[in-house]
This record gives sequence, C-alpha cells and structure tokens, in this order.
Amino acid sequence: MTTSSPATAVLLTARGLAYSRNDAPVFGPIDFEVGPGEVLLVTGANGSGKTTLLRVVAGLLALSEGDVRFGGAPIVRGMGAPGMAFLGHHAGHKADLTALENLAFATGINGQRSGTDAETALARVGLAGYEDTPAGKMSAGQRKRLGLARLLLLPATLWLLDEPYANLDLDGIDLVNRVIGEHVAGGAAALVTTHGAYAAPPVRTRMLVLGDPSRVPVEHPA
Ligand SMILES: Nc1ncnc2c1ncn2[C@@H]1O[C@H](COP(=O)(O)OP(=O)(O)OP(=O)(O)O)[C@@H](O)[C@H]1O
Repeated sequence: MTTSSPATAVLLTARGLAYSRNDAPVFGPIDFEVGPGEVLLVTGANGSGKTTLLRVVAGLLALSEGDVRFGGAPIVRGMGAPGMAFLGHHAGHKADLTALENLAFATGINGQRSGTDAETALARVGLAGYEDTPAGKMSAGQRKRLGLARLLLLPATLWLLDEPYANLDLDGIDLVNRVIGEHVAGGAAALVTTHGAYAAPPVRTRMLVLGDPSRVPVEHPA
C-alpha cells in the first residue's frame, strides 16, 4: 500500500541533486528526504563528495543539477537558511576568544535556543572548567566538543554535521550520538557524514551512500 505523507512531514528534500566541478561529476544525481525526528547518515569513500554535499545543502556551494529544499524553500548558494546549523571539519572558532566568548559570539549572530545557557552547554559536552580557555589552546577533541556546545545553543532545526565523530575519544563519540538523539527527539533532524560504524544515534536513521570516485574519468596528459 502506498501512503502519502503531508508536506510538513519532510524537512529536507533533494531531487536529482548533482554537483560537478569543472564538468567532472563529484556526486549525483541523488534523491533523499529527511523528516522530523530523523538522521540521514551520509557515507562513502574518501573523495566521494560527502563534505561537498553538506556544503551544497548549507548553501555554501551552488548545485549543478536538480533541486534541494529546506522546509519547502529552495536552498540557494550564499543565502544561509534560518533554522540550519553547520558544524564542519574545522569548527570555525575564534582562536583568541575563550569558550564562553566564542559561544556568545555565535549566539549574538544566530540567536539562542530558549531554556539553556552557555555554561550548561559547556558542561553538557564535558567542558566544565574550560569556560575561560581560549579555543586556540584547546585540543582538537576539545574544539570539536566546543562546536557541539555551540550547536546545543543555536535555535536550529536541521544540523549539518561533517565528520562530527572525528578527533573524539569513545566518550566523545557516545556524546555525539546522545546529543543527536536528543536533538531529533523534539522533531528536529540532522545530516551526518561519517566513515564509522560508531555513528549510531539512537533515532530513526536513513542511509545515503555516495559513489566511488573511481567512476569519475581522470584526464591524463598525452
Ligand atoms: N576546494 C576544492 N577544490 C577542488 N576540488 C575539491 C575541493 N574540495 C574537494 N574537492 C574534490 O571534490 C571531491 C569530493 O571531496 P569531498 O571533500 O566532498 O569528499 P569526502 O567524501 O568528504 O571525502 P573525505 O571522506 O576524504 O572527507 C574530491 O575529489 C576532492 O578532491
């Protein structure tokens, strides 16, 4: 039996989405949907286009073909969509600012989720005691945790997480799974790129496997 979902049941929709660089395909065309309470896990070999896909969805790169929509509205390069939060390989902290100052800077621009505060978010990610530590003096894993604290504070419905498990210890990997689970439990969603089987948020999860980059023709000089 086929059931049709109401339009409001889908947060993110991609149809025939493809990205090419200098006419060479990086990924696609692909179709996917992410609804409230769901995670889309994007996997694939190195170079298969996982980060590129996230950057297209974030509006940082222009798609080459197809259509991608957030809440029914087309995503356009250069137009940050309210309601999305992006955590990249490099979390984008200001090295000279302390953990608390970085969070204040982010919420000053993006607004803050109600019912929480920066100290609570830092404690949640295991950074209690690091409030006054400059981001530039943190380890890679601590900077990743500070990025998670930022996500906890921002009023975003869709999290775009590029390799959120990288640089984290086992407790940190478990933390990522738990905060994703709590985030989507309230009807939010996340796109998560990963290589690892440890990506196991305790929520309804869809899988998207991007293709092998070896299918992309490589031109060699004669
Ligand atoms: N700024 C760039 N300029 C040119 N080519 C790029 C750039 N960024 C990525 N690429 C190329 O685009 C392709 C996809 O890269 P992307 O980083 O999206 O892959 P990925 O699946 O995230 O890889 P990984 O698993 O190694 O992180 C690769 O062939 C890569 O070399």
